[in-house]
Amino acid sequence: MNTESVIANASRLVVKVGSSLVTNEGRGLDREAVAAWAAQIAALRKLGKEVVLVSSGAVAEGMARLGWARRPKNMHQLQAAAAVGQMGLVQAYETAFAAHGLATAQILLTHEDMADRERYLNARTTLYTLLQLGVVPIVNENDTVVTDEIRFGDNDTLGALVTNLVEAGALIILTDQRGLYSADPRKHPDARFVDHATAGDPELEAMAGGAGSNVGTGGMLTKIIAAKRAAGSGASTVIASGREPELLVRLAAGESIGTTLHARMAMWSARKRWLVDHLRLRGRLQIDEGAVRALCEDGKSLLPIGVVAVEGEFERGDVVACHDASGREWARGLINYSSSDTRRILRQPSSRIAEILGSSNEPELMHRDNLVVLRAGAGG
Ligand SMILES: Nc1ncnc2c1ncn2[C@@H]1O[C@H](COP(=O)(O)OP(=O)(O)O)[C@@H](O)[C@H]1O
Ligand SMILES: N[C@@H](CCC(=O)OP(=O)(O)O)C(=O)O
Repeated sequence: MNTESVIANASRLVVKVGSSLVTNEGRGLDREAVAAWAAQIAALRKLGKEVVLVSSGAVAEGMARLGWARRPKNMHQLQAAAAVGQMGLVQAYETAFAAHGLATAQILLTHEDMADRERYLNARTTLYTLLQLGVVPIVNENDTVVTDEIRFGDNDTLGALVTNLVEAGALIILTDQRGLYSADPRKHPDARFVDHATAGDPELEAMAGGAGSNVGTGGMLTKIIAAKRAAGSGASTVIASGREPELLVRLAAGESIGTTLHARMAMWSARKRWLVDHLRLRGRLQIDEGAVRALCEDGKSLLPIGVVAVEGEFERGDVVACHDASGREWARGLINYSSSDTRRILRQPSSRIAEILGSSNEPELMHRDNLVVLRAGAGG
């Protein structure tokens, strides 16, 4: 495996920093570490690389500032802590980058920003504009307005989605471990270190355990799944210790540090990747075997005749999944009819749509140009 070129060859990088690192395991902002990452990112910029920083730590820093020892269970308290902590985070980054003459920008995203095509493209344009202006974007989830049901869940996922959004060449996940071990090293001190693997290899998911610290949320599993998502756009992922001196600069110089999860090649076009990156869908269609074959083997559009059942409520233009009777998702795409209309035309030939609905827009339920076939699963 060619190991040296991953970061050295990438001209645009996403660097994700976890809560326990930024906040010294919840004790409070680690300004020395923040200063060290800023210095390294400034050095990468001098090499001509563009960097987007995805930083966790708002809740952990908010808790420290509010004097809370235990993470609250109450959503509103979590949201309040995030609002307090985010101030500290961006202040620390602004000060650290200003020391190198670099301006910073705060970008707070929600799942809905990524799911809505127009907002997604707006976010992308803003990020590109900031990078062109030489500004370092600092991204986090907009914790104040999201609840458990609609959140990304963890910033490893957000890091991967941002990697795909800005079409970065690589994702670097900085954490409190050297990288991936064959088992959680906190519980299994004899675990074997994995220096290279292929992103998306199912064996990796079995190795990963949950979060190790009180302030981290995802653990290794979300990092492995993030690498699989990023690989969808051809980006490889490096998981490494944020405490390793000069880590980013050494990676850029071609040194092999941490765990590299290699992407094979981009699997989807930008538009199809946006479909794949939807984390929550409004609805699902159960399709029959003939429809699975038509979509997956023959590259055809989905017609109402192949639909057996409709779940959920959705509008024309929403992203909807297609699954078989066993529940396996085979494809997803933009649907041409609302859920109520789809229920009326399922199992019917397209020639009857106008008669049943009173009007007919398209003969297809999902046009092949607007759907993506998921041969190896939906990237997580
Ligand atoms: N196979 C594994 N290899 C390395 N670390 C693992 C593994 N499984 C679980 N972990 C745990 O994942 C933790 C890092 O995840 P997390 O606490 O969410 O950190 P972060 O805040 O950096 O996202 C490590 O401290 C470690 O205890
Ligand atoms: N948006 C949250 C991120 C929480 C999170 O995912 O943390 P981590 O597992 O440390 O990356 C925060 O800033 O507290």
